Amino acid sequence: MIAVLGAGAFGTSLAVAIGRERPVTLWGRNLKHRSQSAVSLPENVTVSAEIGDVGADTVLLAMPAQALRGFLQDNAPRLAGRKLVACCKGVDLRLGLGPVGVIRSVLPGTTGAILTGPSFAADIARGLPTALTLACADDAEGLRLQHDLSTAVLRLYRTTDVVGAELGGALKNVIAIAAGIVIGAGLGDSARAALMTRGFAEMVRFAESRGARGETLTGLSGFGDLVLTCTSPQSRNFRHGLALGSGQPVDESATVEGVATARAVTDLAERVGIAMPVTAMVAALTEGHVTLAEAVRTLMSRPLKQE
Ligand SMILES: NC(=O)C1=CN([C@@H]2O[C@H](COP(=O)(O)OP(=O)(O)OC[C@H]3O[C@@H](n4cnc5c(N)ncnc54)[C@H](OP(=O)(O)O)[C@@H]3O)[C@@H](O)[C@H]2O)C=CC1
Ligand SMILES: O=C(CO)COP(=O)(O)O
Repeated sequence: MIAVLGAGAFGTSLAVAIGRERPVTLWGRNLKHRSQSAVSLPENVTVSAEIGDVGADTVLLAMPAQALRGFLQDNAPRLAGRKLVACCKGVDLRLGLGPVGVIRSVLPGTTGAILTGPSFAADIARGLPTALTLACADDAEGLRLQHDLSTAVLRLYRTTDVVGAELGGALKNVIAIAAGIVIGAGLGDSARAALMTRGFAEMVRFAESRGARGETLTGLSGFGDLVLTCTSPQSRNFRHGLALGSGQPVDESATVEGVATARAVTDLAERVGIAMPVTAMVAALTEGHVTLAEAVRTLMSRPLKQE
C-alpha cells in the first residue's frame, strides 16, 4: 500500500498518477486546496485529513523541503520503519542536508529514498509521459520502489547516488531563479544559456565535493530538471526570478524552494571553499544585498579563466 503525505500540487499529482494503477491514500493537512483543485482523483485514491496510523508500507513525503524536518519530528512514531520517499527539492537551512539526509537524521535506521527529476505536477496529473529518478542507497530497496511507483506513463530510472539526486534537484532551482532574473531583466537568451552552463558547472563542482557522482548530475535529476526549470514559465522558481528581474512583486504564497537553498548552499560552499558564484549571487539578490546591476557587473568581471 502507498500513502502520499502532502496534498499540494506535487503530492496530488503523484497520487493521481499512481492511483490510476494501484490504491493510494492521499493525506493533506488542509484539504481546502484539494477541493478547489481542478484535478479529479481516480477511484483508487482515498483522501484523508486525518493522518492517524499510516497504514502504508511506502510513504511519499510531498511537502516543501524546509517543512520536512518538522513534519518528520511531529510524526516520528507513525513513520518509523516505513519506506520513506522524499518528493521535495531543497537543502535544509538548519543542517545543510538534502531531504534523505533529513530523513536519516530524524529517523535513523529508516529506509530513505528520493523521487526527483523534470516533472511539472500539472503534466503528471494530466497523464503526460514523464521520466524521474528514484535514488536509494540500498539498491534492492530502490528496485522495489522503482517498480511499485512506476506506471505506464511515469517512468522511473534508479540510482544509488542519493546525494547526487538530492543536490541536482535542489541546485537547479537556484539556477532557475537566476535564469528567470536574466530573462525578466531583458538580458537575453544568450546570457541565459551562459548562466545555465556555468550554473551547471557549479552544480557538478558542489555535488562532487559532497561525494556525488558527476554522471548523476548529467541525468534527469540534474541536467534534465535544470533545462526544464530554466526554460519554462510553468516553474515557480523561474517565475520568481522573472518577477525579480523585471521589478514586479514576487508571489509570496508560492513554494519557491530555490530561495532557501541558495542561502543554505552558499553558506556550506563558503565553509569548504567551493566557488559558487551564481548561487551566491542568487542568495544576495533574493535577500536584497545587491542590485541586479551590481550582480551582473560582479559576475562579468570575475577573473578570466579556463573553461
Ligand atoms: N509542483 C511541481 O510541479 C513539483 C514540485 N516538486 C517539489 O514538491 C515539493 C512540494 O511542492 P508542491 O507540492 O508543488 O508545493 P505546494 O505549495 O503546491 O504544496 C505544498 C504542500 O505541503 C504542505 N505543507 C507545507 N508545510 C507543511 C507542514 N509543515 N506539514 C505538512 N504539510 C505541509 C502544504 O499544506 P498547506 O496547503 O496546508 O500549506 C501543501 O499541501 C517541493 O519541494 C517542490 O520542489 C517536485 C516536482 C514538481
Ligand atoms: O521541480 C519542478 C519541475 O521539475 C517544479 O519546478 P518549480 O518548483 O520551480 O515550479
